[in-house]
Amino acid sequence: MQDQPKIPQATAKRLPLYYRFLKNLHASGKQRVSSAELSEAVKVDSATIRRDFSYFGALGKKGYGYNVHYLITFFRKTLDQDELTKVALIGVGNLGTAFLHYNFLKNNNTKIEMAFDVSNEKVGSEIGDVPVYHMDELERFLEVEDIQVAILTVPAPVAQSITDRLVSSDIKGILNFTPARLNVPSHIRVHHIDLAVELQTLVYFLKHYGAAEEIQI
Ligand SMILES: NC(=O)c1ccc[n+]([C@@H]2O[C@H](COP(=O)([O-])OP(=O)(O)OC[C@H]3O[C@@H](n4cnc5c(N)ncnc54)[C@H](O)[C@@H]3O)[C@@H](O)[C@H]2O)c1
Repeated sequence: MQDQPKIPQATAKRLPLYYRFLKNLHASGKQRVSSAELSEAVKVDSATIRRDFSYFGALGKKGYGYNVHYLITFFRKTLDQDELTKVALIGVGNLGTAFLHYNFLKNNNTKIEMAFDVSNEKVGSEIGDVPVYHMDELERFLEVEDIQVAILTVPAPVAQSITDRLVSSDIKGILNFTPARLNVPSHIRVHHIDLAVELQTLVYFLKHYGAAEEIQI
């Protein structure tokens, strides 16, 4: 990863999308793919795909397309798919429970190793094979299991204080599903996912641009 040139963030965000599709292609025995085929499948325009792939040193040949095996090997390395990233989920309510039932490993090498809550009904249980521990044990387990990423699905009012604990525990990244805006030091990365905002954006685009094109991330 270190010896690769830095890829623009917008391109990096599309990598998992490409990777998932290419893995399916590979599994079905396909050895090459054109940017037009890829474009149709992942709904990213082919000029963007060609530009993205040029960052990876993958230069498609006219009339041949891209070598699927080469791309998969590249993506696996770039996305650190050879290494398992362990994740902790905090807040086993409606949203958190749904995530625990979802098998992330199917698509890539991230795994929710453990979950935390304060509710006596949840603590001590296992949901989707993931053990739920009490928040009192947070720091201890994060350290023992070397967890680097946390998903926050707790009520907004407790999000910041939990984040402070995560920061002290050397967590590197937080996927924040709560509406709270989190304050973190600059070496911690927070990605915020808000369904309400996404929906509003969709409705706005439908009104102003129609349904013709998918908005690229
Ligand atoms: N991002 C989105 O698109 C989206 C969608 C729905 C909900 N949400 C947000 O996600 C969060 C969870 O929503 P939900 O519907 O699952 O709520 P929920 O009330 O069903 O679940 C919250 C869970 O957090 C636990 N909890 C409370 N205080 C805690 C603490 N101090 N430490 C650890 N766990 C604690 C509760 O026991 C409960 O199990 C909320 O902040 C909600 O606003 C986001």
